[in-house]
Amino acid sequence: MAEPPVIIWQQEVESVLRYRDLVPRLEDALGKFSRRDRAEVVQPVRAAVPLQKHSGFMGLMPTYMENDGVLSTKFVCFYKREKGSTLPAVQATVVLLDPERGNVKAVMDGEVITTMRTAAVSAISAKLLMASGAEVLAILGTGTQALSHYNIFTEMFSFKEVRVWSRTKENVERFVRSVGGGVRGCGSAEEAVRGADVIVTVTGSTEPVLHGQWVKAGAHVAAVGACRPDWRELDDVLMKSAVVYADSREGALSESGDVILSGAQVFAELGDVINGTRPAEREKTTVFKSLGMGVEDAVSAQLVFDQWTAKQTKP
Ligand SMILES: NC(=O)C1=CN([C@@H]2O[C@H](COP(=O)(O)OP(=O)(O)OC[C@H]3O[C@@H](n4cnc5c(N)ncnc54)[C@H](O)[C@@H]3O)[C@@H](O)[C@H]2O)C=CC1
Ligand SMILES: O=C(O)C1=NCCCC1
Repeated sequence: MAEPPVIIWQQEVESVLRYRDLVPRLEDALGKFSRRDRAEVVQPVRAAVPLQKHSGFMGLMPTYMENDGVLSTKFVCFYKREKGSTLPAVQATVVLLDPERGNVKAVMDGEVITTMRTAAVSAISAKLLMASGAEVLAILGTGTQALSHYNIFTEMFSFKEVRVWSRTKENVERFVRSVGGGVRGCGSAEEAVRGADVIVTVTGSTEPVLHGQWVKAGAHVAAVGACRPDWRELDDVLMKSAVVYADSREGALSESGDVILSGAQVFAELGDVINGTRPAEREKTTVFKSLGMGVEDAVSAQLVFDQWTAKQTKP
């Protein structure tokens, strides 16, 4: 009989997961995904079950990495929240299984994993696609993802200026306080992004919050919100003038309103750039459309499991 699963909850995930370990694993996973070799990664497009009464979705994200012996699935519920709602926008759990026997090895909190791996993949997009000498970072949104993006972007890069915008002045002020100052709070999205070299959109908006006419030529945009086919964060002007990258081409074509409704072409996946099969158009305006992938959760969960197990066996 198999051992019962271990439960690894939020504080423990937080205590073992570090960006410096996560980033190389994610780069490797993105490259493997884009090779479309079924011995490396099997990852169908996320199944999304509508939770109509609650304006949300439950996403199921199964992944198998045969060569690496990793089998997992994430359950993620995400919601369109009304202004002033105190309910969370995203809740997630990751289940890690033994691929040979099929038993569950671990059930772990998926919120920290989702928060950190999403920000880490955006940072990888910036590393690959932003112009050299980028100085100004703008973040639209001030929630969970805004903070994780702030943390990794300032850890990995040396921006001279960081700007942030949100719908309310209170949210902007709270965010600026939470990171200990050093960030310029802006009164409008336009003020935040004019002249910025890198722009991160991490809002719950379903309408464009970023307009192409504000975006400096050659800027890099990491677009993280709007993960349904009829939701938008970016307008048509930006989508049609930029070189568009995605984590998954199939994911973007079935889930991204910014891609589907603008009719923009997906030029490449991040993994293609990592594999050297498609170019990084650093000198052009680039958009990385992030939808989130099961393979990112799989390698993150395996990393958490390995670190957590090593911690248990230490004297
Ligand atoms: N691509 C991916 O892998 C992932 C994407 N997401 C998405 O990223 C987005 C942010 O997620 P969290 O930070 O966890 O949510 P959150 O609720 O913590 O923060 C959302 C932010 O967006 C702002 N916002 C909401 N509606 C807006 C509107 N209409 N216009 C302008 N701003 C608005 C809120 O005031 C808040 O600052 C969500 O759309 C979420 O679904 C989340 C996790 C992973
Ligand atoms: O990949 C994920 O996890 C999510 N993607 C889009 C919506 C929220 C969670």
